[in-house]
Amino acid sequence: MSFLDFSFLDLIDILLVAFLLYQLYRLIKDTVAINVLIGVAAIYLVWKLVQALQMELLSEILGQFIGVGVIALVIVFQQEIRRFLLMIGSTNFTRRKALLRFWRIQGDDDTSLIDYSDLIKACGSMARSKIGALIVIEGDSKLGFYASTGTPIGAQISAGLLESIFAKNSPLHDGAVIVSGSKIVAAGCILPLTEKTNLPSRFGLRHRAALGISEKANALAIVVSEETGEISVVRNDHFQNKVSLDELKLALSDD
Ligand SMILES: Nc1ncnc2c1ncn2[C@@H]1O[C@H](COP(=O)(O)OP(=O)(O)OP(=O)(O)O)[C@@H](O)[C@H]1O
Repeated sequence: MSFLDFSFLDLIDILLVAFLLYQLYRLIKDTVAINVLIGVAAIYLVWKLVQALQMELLSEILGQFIGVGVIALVIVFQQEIRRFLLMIGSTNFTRRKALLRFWRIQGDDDTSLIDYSDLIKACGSMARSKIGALIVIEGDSKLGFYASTGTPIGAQISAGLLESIFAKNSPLHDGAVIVSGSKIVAAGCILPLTEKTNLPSRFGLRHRAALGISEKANALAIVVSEETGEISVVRNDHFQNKVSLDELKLALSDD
């Protein structure tokens, strides 16, 4: 095929590959996986170079390595592939919801109709008294697995209940509360920790768990810091720090 055969479809092909590569880079840029990817790319380039230089032995060895490399990559990048597929599956989540809301064909679990005022009130009160808390609001990916690591609650959201769960001497204060719709599903849940290496040092396990769940599932995590009393909201892998109660309300209504 000559250069002149370059068609509109080829352009789309290139743009799609560029987009997918960019999304892949965004997913792994702050994790150790980026170093693995650089390593793999380096081996691939060396292989192509030794092939061009007709260095038979080295080219054969690297060729064999690259041959099984795909399987090795799937194993090494298991987490990232999962996140990538999750992201593709839910990229249009917010827009889809807005559309459904517009046409009013959403079911009972329309989070825009849920009254989160008690949850916001509890966050405000815990922030003022510097009580650490981690609350995860379920999005369109179910959090049943993570809820099963804690103690089932199954009660309507109430400020008093949330505050007593996170009270320092409560047996359930360690771990996360998982909320689905207008219900507190479970407390004391163990969440996956992010593997990101570039987080500020003041972010300990609570913040790492909030980021971890937002990487693995379409969920919104709210952190009240025990150290500073600050509220953070984490969604789609992104931290919003020092959130006011009004901003929290806005984040919850977007969800
Ligand atoms: N994997 C996890 N899943 C859910 N909660 C966790 C997890 N690991 C730790 N936590 C919670 O985080 C608490 C420890 O928080 P840590 O002080 O390390 O966090 P932090 O991010 O510095 O927050 P703070 O600003 O509140 O101190 C634990 O008591 C526990 O409740």
